[in-house]
Amino acid sequence: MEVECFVSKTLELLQEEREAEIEETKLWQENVSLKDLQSKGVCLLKLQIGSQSTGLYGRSLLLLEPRKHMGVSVLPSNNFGPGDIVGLYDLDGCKPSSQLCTGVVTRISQSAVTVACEDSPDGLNLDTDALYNLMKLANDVTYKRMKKALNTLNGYSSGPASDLISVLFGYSEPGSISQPNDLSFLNSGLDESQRQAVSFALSQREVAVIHGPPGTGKTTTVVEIILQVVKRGQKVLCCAGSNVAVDNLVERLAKAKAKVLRLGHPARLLESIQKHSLDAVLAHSDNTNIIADIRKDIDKAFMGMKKMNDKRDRIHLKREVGELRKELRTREATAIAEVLKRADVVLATNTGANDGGPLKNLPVDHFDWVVIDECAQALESSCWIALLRGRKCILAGDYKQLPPTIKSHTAASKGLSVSLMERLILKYGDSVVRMLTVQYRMNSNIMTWASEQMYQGQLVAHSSVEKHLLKDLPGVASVEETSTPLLLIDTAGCGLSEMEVTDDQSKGNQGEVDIVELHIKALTEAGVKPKDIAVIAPYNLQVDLLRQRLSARHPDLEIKSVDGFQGREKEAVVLTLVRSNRKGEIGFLAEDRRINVAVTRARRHLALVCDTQTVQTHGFLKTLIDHMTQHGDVRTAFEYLQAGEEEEQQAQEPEESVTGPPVGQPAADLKTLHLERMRREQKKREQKIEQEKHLDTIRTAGQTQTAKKTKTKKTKAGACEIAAAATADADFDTLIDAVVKAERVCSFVKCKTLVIHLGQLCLFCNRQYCLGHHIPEVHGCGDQARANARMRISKEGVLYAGSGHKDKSVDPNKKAYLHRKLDSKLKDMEKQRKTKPKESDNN
Ligand SMILES: Nc1ncnc2c1ncn2[C@@H]1O[C@H](COP(=O)(O)OP(=O)(O)OP(=O)(O)O)[C@@H](O)[C@H]1O
Ligand SMILES: [Zn+2]
Ligand SMILES: [Zn+2]
Repeated sequence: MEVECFVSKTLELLQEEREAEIEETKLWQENVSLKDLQSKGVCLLKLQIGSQSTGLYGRSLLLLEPRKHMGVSVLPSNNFGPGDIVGLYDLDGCKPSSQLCTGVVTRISQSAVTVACEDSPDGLNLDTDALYNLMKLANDVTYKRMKKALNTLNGYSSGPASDLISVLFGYSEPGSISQPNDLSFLNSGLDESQRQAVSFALSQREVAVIHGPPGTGKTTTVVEIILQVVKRGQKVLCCAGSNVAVDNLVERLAKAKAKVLRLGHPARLLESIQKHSLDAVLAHSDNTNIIADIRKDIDKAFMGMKKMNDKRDRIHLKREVGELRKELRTREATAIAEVLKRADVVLATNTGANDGGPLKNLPVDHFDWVVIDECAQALESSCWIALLRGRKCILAGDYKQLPPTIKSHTAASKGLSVSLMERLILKYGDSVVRMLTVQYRMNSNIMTWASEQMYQGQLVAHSSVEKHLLKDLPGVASVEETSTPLLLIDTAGCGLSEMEVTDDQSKGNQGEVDIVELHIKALTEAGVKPKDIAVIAPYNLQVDLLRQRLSARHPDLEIKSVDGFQGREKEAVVLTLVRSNRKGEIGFLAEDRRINVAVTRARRHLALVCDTQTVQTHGFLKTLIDHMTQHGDVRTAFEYLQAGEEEEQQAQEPEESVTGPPVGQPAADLKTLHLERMRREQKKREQKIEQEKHLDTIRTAGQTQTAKKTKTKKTKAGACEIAAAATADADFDTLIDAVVKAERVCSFVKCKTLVIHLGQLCLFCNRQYCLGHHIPEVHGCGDQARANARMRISKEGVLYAGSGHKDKSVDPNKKAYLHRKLDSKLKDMEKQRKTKPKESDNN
């Protein structure tokens, strides 16, 4: 009953999803001009037929190129990829009526696209001089394969997968088999959680789920499991949803000397693993020469047929081609079966494991294990294509990351998006799952939030990454931005509202784009390479806006939606949440897993640009804001906008004015006013603090710990450290230090401003200051700041020497000028100070 229910419900939902997809394509076809379709990347117009040949399985391969005589021989940028289903149309357009045939893209380069025609091309009379349009079609093949698998599942009576099906649908409980205790691991570097996952997987009778949170070495673990299985002489079918994930596994398994075979169009595979592809291996098999000869004969007959005028001759040749094709197919089948049987591990995408492809040449019970990686990102139906071939299965993935993309909202809400992994965990709980808990990616400050919110606080950062920061990377200078793992740039109250657009799916925020730009500038100026930075936005419109702004200057900077980064990592992640409105509407930011994925891509640095007022209305996002506020640096976007304006003004000044006297500038005036106000306020506070301190000293007198101990402490001081510091008397600075660290107030003498929300860390003394005191010159780090500025100037001088076009904003002269100006403006302030804070011994 369970199976029948599942199958009928899923078939229905798949149909709904398929219709949603077709609807979208139809809308495009009817309402969007061909030119627009081409600029969307889903259409290639006016192509010529470069050549026609016979590929594997006797399919006709068409090579299509841009018109040569126009002098253009490069295809426009497009979204075509190997495996895409496409339609070939005559020049009337891309309407169903003008469709000539459908096919699969097998190869795409800058200058040509190759299509393997699905329909028999014999009847096609393609003209080598004519022009054709090519259009991507909603992928029917995947649906057909999933439907077929579901129907097979429904009618499954006996076969290798009987026990597995029974367990996965709850007819029987999962079992285990005893394993020798002396399991010897092939990879001696596995951590304890990985070892446990491996032994667990080997001892499960039908099913084991490996839950691998971000960066925990899921692939490392899966590879060890497969190698152990192979060592026991068993055969494995290994699948994943994406070609990239499959290739990754092929690479790792091949490195470990496993006999692997990769199914799929070779064009789709990474260069380095093409040698493991079925086609490459076949090319070296004994049958190759005969097969090649037959193919040549077919091509020859085919060419001849075109030139022939006599109808009878044509019919005769056509029959001959048919015979040759049949011969070719049987030869190929034998060769393929041989090659497949020799492999220990056969790898394919989930849908590539269908039994219409090469696997049809194997007996149904050939495989012992089916391993599915990235299982939480796949439709359960697509998993069943491979699962029907196994006795046991291992499912690896992370169901706390994004589920499969589904176009139909109703289908998703009715359960199509629930992955097999998730379903099993709901059914059997932890008894079928082992979670990997040591993560090798994130600085622990980045990790802790995800761990607590998504993984029951079970993640541990490996010592190799626990404390790593951007400044530890070679060539990266130690500045504020590269020394903090978490930076929250809060746009609340800064008037950076999201754009008013009617479309709910696309949201943009120019203000946040500005901030991101400034932060990217700071990071790259400090030496962080653009290729090590990810800019992530949840909305496509924002992604476009960011690309327009940043891609020309930083071609290596990856700017993508959250979904585009799943499975990846970067040293630094800059995340803009976009939403900023009075109503506190956050739309699909409310998908917790999306935020989890975005945050956990970061290795050393996460910068979050958002309007905390808007996004905090969502409980989950609030936990992130709270975490970053508590464990990271917080700035207000106001600082950036002001600084940006100033720099712009500096840049606009004529070169000569560098030496001239500073003329009155609004921004500078603002700053002076601001500082003056801070000074007045400080006076009031000074009196108040003086009293409090007096009280404090009386209260804590009599304690015995020495102050020195506290002085060298790096961690946040608690109440007793304040006490300890106080008793030892004299050391006024130590006392201030302790108070400051405990209460998170500004470190400037006698300033009591809270810095939890608007603090700035001084890089030179490593203390947190309020906005009135964060400038090094104000609180006593002036000398060091000047030295650092000189260092940066000389560095940038080298960097930009002779390059022809200087980036105005980093002009060293102007930087120096700004510093000089600050120096003079702040001289008074410096005199004001009574005690100079102790300079920290670190850094
Ligand atoms: N036991 C280990 N000791 C040291 N490093 C490890 C260990 N396991 C995994 N790693 C490292 O962690 C990183 C991620 O590992 P791996 O490639 O296996 O995971 P993945 O499956 O690709 O990623 P994820 O864990 O995010 O799913 C790699 O750099 C790998 O070298
Ligand atoms: Zn300082
Ligand atoms: Zn202050």
